Amino acid sequence: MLSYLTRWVSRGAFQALKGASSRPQLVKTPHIGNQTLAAAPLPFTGGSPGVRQARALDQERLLQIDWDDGSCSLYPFTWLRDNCQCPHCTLQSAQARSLLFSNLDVHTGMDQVQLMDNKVSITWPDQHSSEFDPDWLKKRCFSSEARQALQEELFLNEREYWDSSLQIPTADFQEVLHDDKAALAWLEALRRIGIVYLRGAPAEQGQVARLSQRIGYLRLTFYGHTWQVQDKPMANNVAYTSGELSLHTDYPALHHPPGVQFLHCVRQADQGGESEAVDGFHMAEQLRREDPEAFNILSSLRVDFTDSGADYCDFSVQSKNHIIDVDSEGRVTRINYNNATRDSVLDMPVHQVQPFYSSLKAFVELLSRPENVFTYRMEPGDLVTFDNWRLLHGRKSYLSRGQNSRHLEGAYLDWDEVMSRLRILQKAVRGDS
Ligand SMILES: C[N+](C)(C)CCCC(=O)O
Ligand SMILES: O=C(O)CCC(=O)C(=O)O
Ligand SMILES: [Fe+2]
Ligand SMILES: [Zn+2]
Repeated sequence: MLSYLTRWVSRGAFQALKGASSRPQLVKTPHIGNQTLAAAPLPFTGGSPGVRQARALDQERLLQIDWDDGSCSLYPFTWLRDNCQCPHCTLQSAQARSLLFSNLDVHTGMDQVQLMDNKVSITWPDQHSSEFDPDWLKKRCFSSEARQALQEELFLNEREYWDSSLQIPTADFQEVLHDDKAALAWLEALRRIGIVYLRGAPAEQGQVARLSQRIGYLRLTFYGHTWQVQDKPMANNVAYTSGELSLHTDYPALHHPPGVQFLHCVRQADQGGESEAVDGFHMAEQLRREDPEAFNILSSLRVDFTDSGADYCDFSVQSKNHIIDVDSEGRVTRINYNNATRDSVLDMPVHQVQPFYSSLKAFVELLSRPENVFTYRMEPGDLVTFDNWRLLHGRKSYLSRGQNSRHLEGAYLDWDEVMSRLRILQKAVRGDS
């Protein structure tokens, strides 16, 4: 079972926490202990209040449902007709719409609405009829509260921020492979905290592939299905040396960088090779407060990244990414930064170059403050899983002994596949709708 301990820090209410962490520990917490992840809050499922009344507002072309609990929901006629659940309009075996858009009248009226066997039954002007389940409707209510609750249930976008005092969520590798509850707790923490440590994997190659099969499939890149982080002659990437890797996200040279990264320690160095991790979302929010100008520049200027060479096959990759990606509402969605693959090509007017460098300096200095960096050391059989859209990670240089030296095996996955498994596990473990 996955356990972790911290006084939770959340968006907007962050408090600096005390105490440095070194090697990740299976944190035993008598009071909150192992229940923590298994008891994640149940998402909104409706709780099925009955329908008191359903009536068509013909002028507005809205169906109004008054619920037993006193609340009320509005559903546009067009949306209801579009989402008719009957076997003509829906391919039941695929749970997909078979109604063609060309056959949807986006100005449809409604002939009749009735309550039958606790279903909302609608007759349309062409005498086609639709039946809707109250729970199904309630979940899809258009109020902003209901939409927000359903979006959180679907995408789990609420995050908990952390700093150097992170008590890293830790679980047992074998349990995650074999137990659905443990796997669910792992993925929920991976989403919410952004990093989960797994211990007890065999110290041999092949474990990141095994773990990715627990999800579905891994993300192939030019570095292969899985890749070996080792000190290599004629290295095609700075990661494949024994040098220090400053805090970075992997693969900003792609326009769609891998969402999730696994790193498994097969062999550790005798000296050096410690790992570092920083909560990039937390840091971006801190930058927005401390240096709004730098935040604006890093979230609006696109920076060129480049990566060329040969590995799985030969490659010549170019991308343009914001170092801080924000969505249309200004929320930070992804950090894209690897100083090694940042291109010498810099596609911006000459007067923006110095402000860009100053802004990046402010961000990197913020990231690197000791109070923000969580440091740990992997031992053979340890496996770290983390959100590569959110965290920056690094490693200290190490003393290389050539062959038989430090060896990590890595793999990438995308968030779509990880979230898919998470939803299926939620349903299996909790019976969520
Ligand atoms: C570890 N490796 C070589 C697969 C990728 C390193 C990250 C990067 O080049 O952005
Ligand atoms: O060697 C490590 O600990 C991390 C390697 C890394 O960050 C990478 O391969 O991109
Ligand atoms: Fe990396
Ligand atoms: Zn139908």
